[in-house]
Amino acid sequence: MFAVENGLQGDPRLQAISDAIRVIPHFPKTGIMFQDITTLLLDPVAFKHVVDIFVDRYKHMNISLVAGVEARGFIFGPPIALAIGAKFVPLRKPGKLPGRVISEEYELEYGNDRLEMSVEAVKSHERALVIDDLVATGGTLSASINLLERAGAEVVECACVVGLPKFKGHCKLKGKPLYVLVEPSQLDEVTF
Ligand SMILES: O=P(O)(O)OC[C@H]1O[C@H](OP(=O)(O)OP(=O)(O)O)[C@H](O)[C@@H]1O
Ligand SMILES: Nc1ncnc2[nH]cnc12
Repeated sequence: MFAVENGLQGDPRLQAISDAIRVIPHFPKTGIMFQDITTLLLDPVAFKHVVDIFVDRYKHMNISLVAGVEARGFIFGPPIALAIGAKFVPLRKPGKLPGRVISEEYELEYGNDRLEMSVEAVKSHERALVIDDLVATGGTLSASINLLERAGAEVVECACVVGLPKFKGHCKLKGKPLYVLVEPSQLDEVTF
């Protein structure tokens, strides 16, 4: 784990979170060092640290909407939304949401994809937070920001448990702040 500039330097919870994330080389494709947060979910202490840190950061920011990105943003987003008294809006892969949706295409570290959001879920000028497990290229968060802004929301920040700094994902976020808890050590980030 590297020190991340998140205002939590020296906080032992970050080491516990980092230690609970398993790194799987060459998954789902050769060359990808997969940061597996499912092992973090098996550790209720570390999982709670993640939720507590985000809740402490966002509880007084007047956020009324937490948007979570399918699939892993659906794990971290809802407990944070409930704790800060905000609604949860799922940003879904194509064809999953009924009703009127808007859609944004984006590029991934390993492929292309599209995200959709229910238009009715968002009121104009709502203050929104985007949650996902991980930021790599920033394509997913960028599509999420676009969806929310097209619906009239103000995106206050994007928050992820893991950041992969070599992809410079923050550069794609239209100047929106990115808050990350941990970054893997160089060895765990290398692609082959
Ligand atoms: O910063 P980016 O390069 O856009 O990559 C980050 C995204 O990639 C992963 O999801 P993935 O698309 O693999 O979907 P999944 O959660 O359904 O496995 C991850 O959970 C993020 O959503
Ligand atoms: N290296 C990685 N590990 C886990 N999820 C990812 N999504 C994009 N890149 C990833």
